[in-house]
Amino acid sequence: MSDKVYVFDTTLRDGEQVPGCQLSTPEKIEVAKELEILGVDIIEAGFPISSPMDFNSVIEISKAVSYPIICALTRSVEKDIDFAADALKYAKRKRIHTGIGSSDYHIKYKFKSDREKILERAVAATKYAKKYVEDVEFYCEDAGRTDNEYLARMVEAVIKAGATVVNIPDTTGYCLPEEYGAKIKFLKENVKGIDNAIISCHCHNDLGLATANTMAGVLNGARQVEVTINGIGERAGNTSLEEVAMILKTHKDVDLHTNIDSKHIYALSLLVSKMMRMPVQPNKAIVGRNAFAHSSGIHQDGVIKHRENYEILDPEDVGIPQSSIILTARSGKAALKYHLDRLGYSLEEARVEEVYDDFLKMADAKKDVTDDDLIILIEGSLPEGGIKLKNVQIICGESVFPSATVELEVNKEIIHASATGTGSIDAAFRAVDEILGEVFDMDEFLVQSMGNRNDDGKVHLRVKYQDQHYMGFGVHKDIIIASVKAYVDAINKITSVKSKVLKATA
Ligand SMILES: CC(=O)SCCNC(=O)CCNC(=O)[C@H](O)C(C)(C)COP(=O)(O)OP(=O)(O)OC[C@H]1O[C@@H](n2cnc3c(N)ncnc32)[C@H](O)[C@@H]1OP(=O)(O)O
Ligand SMILES: CC(C)C(=O)C(=O)O
Repeated sequence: MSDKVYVFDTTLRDGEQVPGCQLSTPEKIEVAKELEILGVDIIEAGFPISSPMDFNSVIEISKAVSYPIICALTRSVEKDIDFAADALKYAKRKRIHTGIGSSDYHIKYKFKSDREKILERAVAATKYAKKYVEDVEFYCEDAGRTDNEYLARMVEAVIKAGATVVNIPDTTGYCLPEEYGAKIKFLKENVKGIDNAIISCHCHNDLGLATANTMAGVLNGARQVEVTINGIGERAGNTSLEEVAMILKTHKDVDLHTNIDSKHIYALSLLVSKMMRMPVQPNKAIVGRNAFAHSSGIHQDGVIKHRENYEILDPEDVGIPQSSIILTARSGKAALKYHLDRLGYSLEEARVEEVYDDFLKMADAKKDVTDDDLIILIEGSLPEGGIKLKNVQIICGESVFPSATVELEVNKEIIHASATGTGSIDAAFRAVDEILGEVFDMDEFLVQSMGNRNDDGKVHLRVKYQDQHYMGFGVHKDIIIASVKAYVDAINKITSVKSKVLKATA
């Protein structure tokens, strides 16, 4: 039977240390409940001594979830451990995670101490935590830069003192995968009693090697991975949960498994990104906007013929409905035909050739080609029903209700409506909904500056309509106008597709 790799999620502790990512207790509870549904084995819920709110969050998360072990972090300091034990009092399954720096950098410059004294503190902290809980994890901070002989002594000593899990963090993200894997192998082969504990990998991404190092650890005998959603965490971040989970799921040759129900990955990635105000880079593995988007002709042709020509993962396995074929000047006729078919146009080969030439000129000029653009290419203009943004007026400020008046041209008729909202953008979207008599469900919204403060703002959003996703883009010096343009762009795609499909099936 394949071995289980325990997933220890530290989004709410290491992830939450990132500036701007702090969450309120109710927000942490919401994430914790979703982590439970995802199937993580351990949730590191906080560092209870650090602040009253962190202490309280560990208490409330302990009450809110049942299956995962709730873990609280401490230094090798008795008071920290007292606080952690107190915060864990309601947890159905609990763990204290204590530890100390083991590298000579930390011993000499952080603690101004020596190796023997630090070893004594490590053992004392483990024994002290053991008075409160059976399950004690010990971290050897900066193990990545710790001499292996000394690390092995520390690991052996804390296991003897009762540690059930030994964490070997590459705190500074320094190790190469071979080096980190060899470190875990060294501990497996040289520590007496190592089989009485689980070895855990906690790798940082300073050199972009966090996932590779974690996998090297696992392949050399570690059975717990410390990860975060979207790889968020101190500095360049931690190992990302979705990457390790999907590596283990995809590589059938590696006889290991996790308890992760991968279909929930994408929804949780969106939730964490939104709540922690940390946009996911578009090319991020598994959950980035482009992770399943194909934009060059040879790849698009290959995917259209057989998805697995260019995809090693099925997007549905991570909760993404489908991969996408993006039309650009690098697209070929296969991609163009694919979209024309989808829009209900079945054209003769000669006509496709003709449209393709015009398409390329348009793609060179516009960079990406939308459904509306294709319809214009075929029909010369947008069908009746196209919506144009004519005007937006906003009232906002400290002590006023954010409100917006929007004017749209719908079926050649000018219509305007006003609405209030939680902010100016929400108010403007509501005014659009008011005019169109329909509320569109938006599940992604990203505002980016194209440069400095007087450059254009770019908005990318995604609207869900009848189980299909429609992207909207808008660019303007004013981000509110850019947002409304993007919203109208997405709605126009919905209405274009709707009218084309109706025409095709009539
Ligand atoms: C690797 C990790 O630990 S990742 C977790 C990092 N997370 C955090 O630091 C967030 C929570 N931290 C905090 O809220 C605060 O730093 C506290 C409450 C822990 C400590 O606050 P303060 O008492 O004001 O100490 P301060 O933050 O200035 O300095 C840290 C102290 O802890 C000591 N320390 C650091 N790590 C450890 C450890 N693992 N075990 C024992 N002592 C430690 C440092 O040597 C320093 O003590 P010193 O001033 O006597 O040398
Ligand atoms: C507390 C430990 C596990 C840590 O976060 C690190 O070493 O990076």
